[in-house]
Amino acid sequence: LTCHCYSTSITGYLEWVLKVRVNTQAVLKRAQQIQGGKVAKKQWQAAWLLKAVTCIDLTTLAGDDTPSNVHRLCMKATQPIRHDLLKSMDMHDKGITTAAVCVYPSRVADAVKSLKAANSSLPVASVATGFPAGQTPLKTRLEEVQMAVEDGATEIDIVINRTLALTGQWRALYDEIRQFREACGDAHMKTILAVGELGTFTNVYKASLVSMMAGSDFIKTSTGKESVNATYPVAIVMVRAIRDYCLRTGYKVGFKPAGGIRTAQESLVWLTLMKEELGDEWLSPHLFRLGASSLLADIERQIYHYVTGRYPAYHELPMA
Ligand SMILES: O=C[C@H](O)COP(=O)(O)O
Repeated sequence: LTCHCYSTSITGYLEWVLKVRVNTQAVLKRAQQIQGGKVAKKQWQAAWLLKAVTCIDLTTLAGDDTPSNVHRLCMKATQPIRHDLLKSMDMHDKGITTAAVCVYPSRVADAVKSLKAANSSLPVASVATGFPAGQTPLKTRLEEVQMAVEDGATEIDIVINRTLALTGQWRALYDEIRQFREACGDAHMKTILAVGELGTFTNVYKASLVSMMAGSDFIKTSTGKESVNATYPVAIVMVRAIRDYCLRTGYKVGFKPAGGIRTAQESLVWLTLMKEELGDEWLSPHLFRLGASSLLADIERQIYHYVTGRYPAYHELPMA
């Protein structure tokens, strides 16, 4: 058995992965440096915030989602920043959109319909595989992926089986993710580790490598539904795994922090982390996404302030 992008025996590589131990103190120290360090200088911040916008998977994952709030989300994704603000920044003709919209499988058809009606080619991403817990039968999880793809999702955010990770069944986890990979077909697969439930940084590192070996296009921190979601220390572990995997295989895997990312300032820290840890290539939507339901509102607010010198009243950014 070989993994799709790494032409050596998966067993040998897996054995190496299982021996890895993460140095917790070193990870925490690096995360502190990133969090407390410098982000883009003031005069560049608005441009960086626009860059962050283009990397957002604009998300709604709520029990009360309806065709109309999904439609609203899609319209916001196609025009995330008010036209006059972009014009003031000379960015109105740059076609700025978010990277994708992200919804539950049952809402994919609604999102595809809304985007088609708006003449937009923005990708629709869907969470699947028993999101967020992943505790449904494998057959059901696979069918869910297929259904979302059939309805028009071109990106699938799967959740890993935490039971397999926590009981050290890494080979079984690999096999399961391979099946999701096949079910995705041509759709991009982002693999959610649910890091808040993995217990240790070593488990996060192992789960990252197993997910990449099984063919993930992205690894993603969290569902947004765990009590601990995207943190900088965990991100350091994951991006180092991406770097290690790239050095060994030449294959570039993307990174998606998600869950609890709400402020423009945080988005600047995430961009800085990517730039410093993986380089400029990981600053674009094909290798970096921010999974967030409410981040865009704060970014738009900060851009409004940059352009006008004051913060907007609520009604001035009506769709935020
Ligand atoms: O994948 C995206 C997350 O579910 C979004 O989480 P959030 O609602 O905390 O931004």
